[in-house]
Amino acid sequence: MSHHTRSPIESTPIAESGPSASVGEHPNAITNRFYTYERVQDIVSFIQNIVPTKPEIAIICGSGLGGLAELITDKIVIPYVDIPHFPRSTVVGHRSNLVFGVLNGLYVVCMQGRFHPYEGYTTATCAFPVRVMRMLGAHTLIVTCAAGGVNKGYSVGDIMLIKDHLNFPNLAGNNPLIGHNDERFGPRFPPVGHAYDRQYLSKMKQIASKHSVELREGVYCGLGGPCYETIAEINMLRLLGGDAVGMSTVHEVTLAAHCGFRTLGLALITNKCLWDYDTTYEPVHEDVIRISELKANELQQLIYDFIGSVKQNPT
Ligand SMILES: O=P(O)(O)O[C@@H]1C[C@H](O)[C@@H](CO)O1
Ligand SMILES: Nc1nc2[nH]cnc2c(=O)[nH]1
Repeated sequence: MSHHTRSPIESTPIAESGPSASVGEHPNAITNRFYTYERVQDIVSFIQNIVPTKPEIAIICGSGLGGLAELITDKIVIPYVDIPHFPRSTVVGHRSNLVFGVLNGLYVVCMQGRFHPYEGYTTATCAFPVRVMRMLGAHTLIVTCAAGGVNKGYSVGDIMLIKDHLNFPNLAGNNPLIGHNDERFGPRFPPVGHAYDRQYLSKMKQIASKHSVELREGVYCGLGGPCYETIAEINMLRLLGGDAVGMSTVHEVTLAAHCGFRTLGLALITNKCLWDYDTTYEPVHEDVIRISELKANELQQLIYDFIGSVKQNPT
């Protein structure tokens, strides 16, 4: 008879609450057991004690794009650090405030700084504020991000309307909805084929043409980061139909679709991607921030007008 020596994993005791809390549980399932409906509701009540108004529009600011919050009037700023169980953004170009107030006639809530999986957060943690903003009453989500241009026709400084996405972490089994599903948030098997609202896409195209801004419209590829892509990876993304690449957005939009948000996504092309082995250029975060700040006014004007047009014609 052979002697079986138990490996460290075999020797780890199963958590007292049973095998579902054991070492085998998916990190997103653990996150989702923490951010229960009741806990999200507590966070919402905490915020409502500070902010008397109900936001209609939720905004998530991408890298270097937090200046949008400066346009908000009658502002109430709540630092993430003051909100129970809220993560903090650790990335240059992202502040850590939830900003409430009025933007072009509508009450808004704006995330001035987001969370990324490469910071060490699960995709479920990165996206959970979307539920908070929905439960606060917002029906429309405007998500912005900085991205590399995969499409060879794109130039640095272009603004791309996100018409669809490739969610690579999801394709690899990392979806923020993994774990127990509370139907009060949304259905177990949510469709995401129309995650980016078609009417909002046309609304934004009309606004852009009034300002003579030539918008791109394309597919955003969400990757885990923090590395920028290899040449082979960029060529693969292009082959798969990707137009821009980034490290955020897709898990947020997944939760937004799940809880019934109408979403508009805007990606600012902050850098070219590596296309061939003779290129010496490499993307750097400082350039991403610089281009975002340079183009912020244009993007802000579009968002400002979009909100005005939602006010005039909510459908
Ligand atoms: O938060 P976003 O997606 O705008 O930021 C992008 C992705 C990384 O955080 C960073 C890389 O430069 O920019
Ligand atoms: N993954 C990725 N994220 C970005 N964010 C801004 N630019 C880029 C890029 O080129 N690649």
